[in-house]
Amino acid sequence: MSDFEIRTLGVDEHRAASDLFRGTVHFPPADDTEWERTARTYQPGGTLGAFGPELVGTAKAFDAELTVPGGARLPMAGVTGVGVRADRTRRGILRALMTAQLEDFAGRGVVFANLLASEGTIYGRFGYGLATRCRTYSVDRHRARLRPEVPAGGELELLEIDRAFEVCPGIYERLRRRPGGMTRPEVLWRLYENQARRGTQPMKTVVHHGPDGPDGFVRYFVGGGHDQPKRLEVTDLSAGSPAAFAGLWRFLLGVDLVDRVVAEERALDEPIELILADHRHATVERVADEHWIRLVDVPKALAAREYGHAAPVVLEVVDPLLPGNSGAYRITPDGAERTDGPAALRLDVTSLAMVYLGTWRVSALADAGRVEVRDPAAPAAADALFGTRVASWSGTYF
Ligand SMILES: CC(=O)SCCNC(=O)CCNC(=O)[C@H](O)C(C)(C)COP(=O)(O)OP(=O)(O)OC[C@H]1O[C@@H](n2cnc3c(N)ncnc32)[C@H](O)[C@@H]1OP(=O)(O)O
Repeated sequence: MSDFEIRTLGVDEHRAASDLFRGTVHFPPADDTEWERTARTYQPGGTLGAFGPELVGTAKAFDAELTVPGGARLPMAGVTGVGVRADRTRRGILRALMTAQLEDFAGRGVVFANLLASEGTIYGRFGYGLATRCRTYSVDRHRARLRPEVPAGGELELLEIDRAFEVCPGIYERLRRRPGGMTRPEVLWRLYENQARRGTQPMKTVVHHGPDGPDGFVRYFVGGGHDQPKRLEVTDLSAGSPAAFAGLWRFLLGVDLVDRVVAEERALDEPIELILADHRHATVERVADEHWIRLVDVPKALAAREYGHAAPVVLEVVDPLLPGNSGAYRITPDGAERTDGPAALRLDVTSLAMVYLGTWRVSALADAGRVEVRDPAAPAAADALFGTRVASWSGTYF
């Protein structure tokens, strides 16, 4: 029997959960000013606590929608603020929190759970798979030039912080998203506002106006000391068209007293090199994990996305934590459904999450021993079925 109890926290307990979580990631508790803003990043009823008997562990969640290949948007829960007090780790508290959270999601029709992981080895055991990746690149502002055929882009408008957080949520909501993209509920905009107001460097926002109104924005700040190179750090850039993307980059490359423009955690195939006269003026600083996803409702998730053209493949999915998901699914260019037929491939729900948005190829997972192959023709067919036209990417930090 465990010596702790898991329950949903009341709003009046959120500050204790925040202090606890901050302690686990080596941050001090929020002061009153910081807490006033942080409180708004908690969705009421969305945070679990583990008590033993006092609060010793917590996990936070908020509701949003995830875009899947083909454009359908399905209910997802964003999971964050997970921590267990250092003197109570490795006794199953995280497992109990994750299990309770997934049961709650499943019970109220959430199809996906998403998170950004602090370490690469924690969440696979709970069915989360690394589903999108990103790259941080920087551009030498003094040398980079846009190619002459790159669209000029529209009018640009520099906004101060209050106005930025009034207008950006509406613009973001209207833009088409890649697979892996998600809606940003109020709690996330409050998180970004909190980060912007807390920062020592002023956060700037520039909106791009296209032919039909605002269709993109970039949020950034400029860092670097007196004797150091000045880096303009792009923390959020959303563009609804190639012209908006080019227009925003034309602006960024024109900001005075900046040496490098650094774009954090962008889609792997974002075409920065293609709009520059010399692609070598853009340098990849790192490629990293972005979102881990958990298919909470496998039948709904598989049925919701579009597939490429290839021979049908039957997958056998194994999900020990949510066993209702286990079973065989026939994937065809027209959709996916449960079947009694024999499976050509067998994989766990974690590996399914890795291939669901097309980020990893089924055949690569098979080569690595993570997918069991019963029909040698199946991996190539599954690659074509699950592949996506553009790289899946969220672009939303939490
Ligand atoms: C989405 C986010 O919020 S990411 C932020 C996550 N939080 C942090 O990194 C803060 C610092 N770390 C912690 O608070 C804790 O160590 C946690 C939350 C990572 C783990 O909590 P614990 O209560 O110790 O985990 P628990 O005892 O339930 O372990 C469950 C399993 O995960 C494994 N595990 C737990 N932590 C880790 C870790 N850091 N690395 C690798 N494996 C781990 C355990 O060994 C156990 O394995 P098993 O299933 O084979 O038995």
